[in-house]
Amino acid sequence: MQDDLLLNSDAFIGSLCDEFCKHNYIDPTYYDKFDVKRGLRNADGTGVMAGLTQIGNVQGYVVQDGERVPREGRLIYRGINVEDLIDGFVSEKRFGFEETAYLLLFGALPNRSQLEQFTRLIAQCRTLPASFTEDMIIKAPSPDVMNKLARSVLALYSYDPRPEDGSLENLLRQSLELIARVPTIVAHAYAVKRHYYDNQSLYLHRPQEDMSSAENFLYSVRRDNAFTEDEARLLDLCLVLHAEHGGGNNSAFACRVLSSSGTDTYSSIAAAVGSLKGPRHGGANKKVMEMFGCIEETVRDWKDDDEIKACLEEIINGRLGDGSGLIYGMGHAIYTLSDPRAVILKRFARSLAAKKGMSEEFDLFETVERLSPEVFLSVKGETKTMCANIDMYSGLVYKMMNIPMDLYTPLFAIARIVGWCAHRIEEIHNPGNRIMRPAYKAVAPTRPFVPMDRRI
Ligand SMILES: CC(=O)SCCNC(=O)CCNC(=O)[C@H](O)C(C)(C)COP(=O)(O)OP(=O)(O)OC[C@H]1O[C@@H](n2cnc3c(N)ncnc32)[C@H](O)[C@@H]1OP(=O)(O)O
Ligand SMILES: O=C([O-])CC(=O)C(=O)O
Repeated sequence: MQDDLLLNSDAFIGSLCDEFCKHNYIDPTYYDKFDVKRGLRNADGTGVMAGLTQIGNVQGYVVQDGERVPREGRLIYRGINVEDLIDGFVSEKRFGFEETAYLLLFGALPNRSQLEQFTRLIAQCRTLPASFTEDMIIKAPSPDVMNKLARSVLALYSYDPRPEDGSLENLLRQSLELIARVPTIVAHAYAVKRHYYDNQSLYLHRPQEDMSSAENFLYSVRRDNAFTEDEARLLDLCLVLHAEHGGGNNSAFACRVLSSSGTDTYSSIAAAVGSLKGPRHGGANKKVMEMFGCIEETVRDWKDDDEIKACLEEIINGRLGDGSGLIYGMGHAIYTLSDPRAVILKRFARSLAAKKGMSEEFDLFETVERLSPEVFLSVKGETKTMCANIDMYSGLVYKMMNIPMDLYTPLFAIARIVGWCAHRIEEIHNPGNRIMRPAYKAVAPTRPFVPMDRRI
């Protein structure tokens, strides 16, 4: 890189930043003045209604007399409570992810033969197009698996004979291929990341047709292909819990926004991957573990509430952790008293921790969950019913399963690809939908053009 490149000059970049700051301040009082729905949220905190969906339903409060009244959270896939769905396939001793994918995509539970055929189809589609790994993953590695995944999804466009065909048949074909291939891309992107960025040996395993999605993933990312039945069942449950979350979550909405423009499947899904990567969305599962790394180093006595509260205060004040001021894993746009997914994952985390001798770490997570609302209130002065979200305990569960941190958010994507595909199809094959085009209030004063020789 050239040293004299202007872009490398701190002074020049500093002067551009000053120029930007001089002209780009927007008075925060304008949001109220012009009734702007910040974050597409109404004044009472409920989301702006942007569409209709039959896919997922997220319930976290009831509105009474114009106020949000907190309640225990419920997550419903195609009318079926996720807890009932899980109880059903667990008690019938089946893997549940393929069945969930079928339900979310088509709108009904599959019968035995439909499930068998669908599972076989997904397993058959796992192999990537010829030379894809060599040309698209190995040749342009990335230190971040989500970044590589987004780029690989976009690259699949070139390998698709009908990338722009928006017919239902074609969208379903593309969806099934993506659901099957995303885990293979993630496994290969991770192997390549380890090789090029962590100086490890490169191993690439071929996807297995006789395995469930959860088993195949564990087989694919482990050097020796080894996994236990319990691990595969737990990962399967995690995939089911992450598969869908309504049309308004940031990544599904991103997918729907792009789909509403009429663009292709790969552009829409790559946008959703980019959204999920964000630390306030799916990227929070990795951030939670980094934050706990910091809490574990800072707090000497993990049983001392006062010491933990002081540490959380430092985090909210942006003086500890990544400086964002966020306690990752806490808070949700819809859930208030509880996120049902976090409740389930916490149960598994507790029993796994007891088996693995990690109960002390689990207890620290639970204490942070308990103390966060109190600390939030004392620092921000806001009473807010705040609960742990799905990202609070998922990383801990993965850690106890020896799944590396690089794969936490990609695992979210491997599951959520199902929801994204279902929302894309619903967005396109629904006669009521229009291109999404909200408004922005322009607040810059108008001014005349100044000729060059009169500018200061
Ligand atoms: C899969 C998922 O996406 S689950 C969410 C994963 N994300 C996280 O865990 C990150 C931490 N949590 C958050 O950032 C938020 O709670 C979100 C993004 C999940 C929800 O955001 P919102 O719906 O905007 O929350 P809400 O409207 O209640 O926030 C109000 C205020 O509380 C703050 N706040 C909310 N959650 C937190 C938190 N965990 N830590 C610190 N401050 C928080 C917001 O920054 C905002 O502050 P401001 O008014 O000074 O800007
Ligand atoms: O619904 C949201 O805003 C975020 C979330 O929990 C998810 O997408 O799983």
